[in-house]
Amino acid sequence: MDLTLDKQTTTALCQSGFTPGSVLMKRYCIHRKLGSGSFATTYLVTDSRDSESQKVIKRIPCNNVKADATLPSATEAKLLGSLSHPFIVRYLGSFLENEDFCIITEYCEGGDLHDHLHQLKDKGLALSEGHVVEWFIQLLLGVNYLHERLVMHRDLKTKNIFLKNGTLKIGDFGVSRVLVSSDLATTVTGTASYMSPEIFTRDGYNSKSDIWSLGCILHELCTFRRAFDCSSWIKLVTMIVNDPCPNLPSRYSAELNDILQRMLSKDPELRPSAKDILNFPYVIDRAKVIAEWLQEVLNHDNRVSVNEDAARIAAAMQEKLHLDSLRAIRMVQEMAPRQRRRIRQEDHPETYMRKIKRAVERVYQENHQKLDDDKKYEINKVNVCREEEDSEEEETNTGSVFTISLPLSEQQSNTLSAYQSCLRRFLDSDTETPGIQDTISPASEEGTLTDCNEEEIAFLKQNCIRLLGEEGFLEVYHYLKQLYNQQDMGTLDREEETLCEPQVIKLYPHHCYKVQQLLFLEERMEMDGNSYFSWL
Ligand SMILES: Nc1ncnc2c1ncn2[C@@H]1O[C@H](COP(=O)(O)OP(=O)(O)OP(=O)(O)O)[C@@H](O)[C@H]1O
Repeated sequence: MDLTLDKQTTTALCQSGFTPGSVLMKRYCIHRKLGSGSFATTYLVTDSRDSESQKVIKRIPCNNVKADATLPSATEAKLLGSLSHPFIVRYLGSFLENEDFCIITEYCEGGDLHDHLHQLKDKGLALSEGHVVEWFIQLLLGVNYLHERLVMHRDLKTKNIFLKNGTLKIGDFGVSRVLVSSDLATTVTGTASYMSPEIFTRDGYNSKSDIWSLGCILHELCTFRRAFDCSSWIKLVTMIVNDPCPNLPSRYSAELNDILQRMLSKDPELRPSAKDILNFPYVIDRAKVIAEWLQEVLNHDNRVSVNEDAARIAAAMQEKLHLDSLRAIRMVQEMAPRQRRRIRQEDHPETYMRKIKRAVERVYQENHQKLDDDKKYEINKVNVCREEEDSEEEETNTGSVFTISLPLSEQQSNTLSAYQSCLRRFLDSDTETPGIQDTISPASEEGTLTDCNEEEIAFLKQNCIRLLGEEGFLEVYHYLKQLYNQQDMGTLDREEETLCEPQVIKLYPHHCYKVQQLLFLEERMEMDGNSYFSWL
C-alpha cells in the first residue's frame, strides 16, 4: 500500500498524535486520518497480521476519566464482538494506547451514507425506488438482527451507516454506549433530528425508537432532507413530538409512503417492528426480486469463472505445444543431413506438431469467443434486470446499487453471496419469530448495550462544560431542567418557549443537545435506582 501522504494529512496526523506509518500494537500501521467527530478521531490502518488488510481504528481520548473505566465490560465487548451480519460493520476488538481507547472495525471504502447522499444531491441526482428499497431492506435486515438479540442501536443516523461494495452497513452502534464516556457521545452531535418523540416525552427508549430513526433515514434516502430539522432545539423537539409525518415525493409509491408513515407514528406501540416491515407484502416482493437477481448474477459469475479456467488451460496447453515443437525443430536441426532427410520423408515430427498446434489454436479461439460472448450477455442481462426493475418508476436517475462486471472480484463475490444467503434465510423462514419486546428495561437486560454509569455521565458533563463554558453550561442546564421537569413536551407552546430560550441555545444548538442528554441520563440513573448524580 502506498504510504505517501500529502503535507496537510501528515501535519494533521502528527497533531493528532498518530503519525503516518507509525505502528500500533505491533500490527496496525497508520495510513491516513479518515476524520474526527466530537469525541474521536478515526484512522485507516493496515493490519500486518491479516494480509495487510485495511481496517479502521477509532481513537477516543480518555481525558480525565480513568482508563479502566473506559474499557467496555467483558459482557459488552463479548456481545459486540459476537455480532456478525452482512449489513453491520464488524467490530474487531479494542485496546488502550497510552491514555486513549482504540477500537478496531472493518473498513468501508464507500464512506458514510450522509456524505454519499450529499454528493448525489450536489449532482442533482435522486435515488430510484428500487435503489431506496434495496438499501432499506439491507438496513431492516441489520436492525432486525440486532433486535432479535435484544441489542438496540440508539444512534441510527446516516452518519453511522457506511457503504461497502455497494451495500450498506450499520456502524458505530454500541460505540455510543459501550465505548467510553457516554452512550450519547455520538447521539447528541446534531442528531436530535433522528430521536423519537418518546425520548423527549420521557417514556424511555425502546426498540421502536430505532424504528423511528430508521424511518427518518428512509425519508432522507428519498428526499436527501431530514424528516425533522430545525436550528432551534425547542422547535425541533416540538416538531418531532407534534408535527405530522412528512410525505414522500410523489415519484415514490403509496406503499413506500405508507411504510414511512407507520414507522414515524408518534406512538411507539403503533410502529411496526423491523420484522413486521420485512413481512409487508411490498417488501417481500422486492426482496424476492433482489434474491433472484443475486442468484442469477452468482450463477453467471460461476459460469464465467469456469470458462475463464478453460481458456487458461487451453492457453497453457498451447504454450506447452509451442515449446515442444520448438524443441522438436531444434532436435531436427541438430541431426545429420541423412537423418533429417529420412524424417522429412516420414512426415515427422513437424507436420504432426503443426497439426496439433492448429487444433489447439482452434479450441483456444472458440473458448475465447465464447467467453467474450458470455461476458457481453451477462452484463447486458444484469443491466436489463436493473433497468426493468427501475423502469416502472418515475425517477431522475440512478443506475444500480452494484456496478457489476463479470467475473466478480473476490470481495464482490463474498459480499453478494452473504447478501444472497441473508435474504434467502429471511425469505425461507416462514415461521414468525416474535419481535423484541416493545419495552425493554434498558439496564435490566443482561447483555444489552443500554445501561449508563456515573463515569459516563461525568464525562458527558465535562464535555458540556468544555463546549459551553461553565456559565453557559449552568444556564442551559437550569433552563432545560426546568423545562424538562415542569412542562409536558407534547403541549409546549413553540413560539413562547423559543422566546425564553437562552441565547447560548440559539448559538450552539448542537452542544445543547448534549446537556439535554445529560439530563436524560441523570433521570435514567434516578429511575434505575442509582444514586442521583447532581452537580449543582
Ligand atoms: N468503518 C469505517 N469505514 C470507513 N469510514 C469510516 C468508518 N468509520 C468512520 N469512518 C469515517 O471517519 C470519519 C470520522 O468518523 P467519526 O465516527 O470519528 O466521526 P463522525 O461520525 O464524523 O462524528 P461523530 O462521531 O461526532 O458523530 C467520518 O467521515 C466517517 O465517515
